[in-house]
Amino acid sequence: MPKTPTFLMTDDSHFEVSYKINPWMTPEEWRRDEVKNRAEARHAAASLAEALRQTGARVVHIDGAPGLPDMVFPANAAVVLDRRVMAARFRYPERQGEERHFLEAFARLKDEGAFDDVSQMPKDYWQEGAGDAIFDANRQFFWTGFGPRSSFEAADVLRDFFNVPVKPLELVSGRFYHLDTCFVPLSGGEVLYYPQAFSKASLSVIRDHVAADKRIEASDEDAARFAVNAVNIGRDIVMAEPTAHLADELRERGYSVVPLRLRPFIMSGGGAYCMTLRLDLKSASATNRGETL
Ligand SMILES: NC(=[NH2+])NCCC[C@H](N)C(=O)O
Repeated sequence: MPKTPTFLMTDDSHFEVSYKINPWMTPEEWRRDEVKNRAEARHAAASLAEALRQTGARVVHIDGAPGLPDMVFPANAAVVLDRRVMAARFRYPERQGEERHFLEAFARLKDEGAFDDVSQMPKDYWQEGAGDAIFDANRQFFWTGFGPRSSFEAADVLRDFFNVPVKPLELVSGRFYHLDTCFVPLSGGEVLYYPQAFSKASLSVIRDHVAADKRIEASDEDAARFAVNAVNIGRDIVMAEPTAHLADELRERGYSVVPLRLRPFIMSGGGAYCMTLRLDLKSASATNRGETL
């Protein structure tokens, strides 16, 4: 029986842009229209949860915490596969306080039967969760991002822990600091990505693994709109408003595009994918072993 896709989201009550750890964040700009930004954020987060439910997914919410505005981006909190959780180590002190809250939430979910085990990335590494480790179900490996936020070596830890291969990709642009801001594998085997965000060597890695007709290059405009930071569930793609050009291309390839206005979160450098954490992903080998979810 197919399982219901399940996503973790964090309540947005404490969301704001109050510090700057990426080029998109401007606290002064946020404060200039704080009331409006807060209201829009509330609406945007609700519309994302609703869009996920419309595709048939389940959304599990946890509380945020005061002073930790970026908890609304749970994609950064852990890598989850085969009922196992590897919790993140955040690079910036501004986000390190999130680790304890997310670890508590994962422990609770484990008690409720969602996971078999919860570990945390060893202290010597930075690793910002599914934002820098994206499981490609067609290819059965993790694409991992390294450079701005996650350590190169963290990929080996993930490989050993989950027992699946990893393909590390170097991120060279400060604006696209997590892999999920510039790269998303789709269910039909395509990869939507923003080439300018990657080193030359990493672009060859992508080309080695993804045939030319499966590579969809995002424009500057779509990358800046955070449209690449998309959640793909079957043939549905939930994403911050793409350009008409990208929306058409995805539709021609048989996808149904669900565009959302996520402006306040984009002011923090995040879009649809990083506002969620997929909890139920399974590798083919775990599925073949007949492990139950
Ligand atoms: N996976 C993502 N792209 N997450 C967005 C994180 C945004 C957050 N303000 C940060 O800079 O850490």
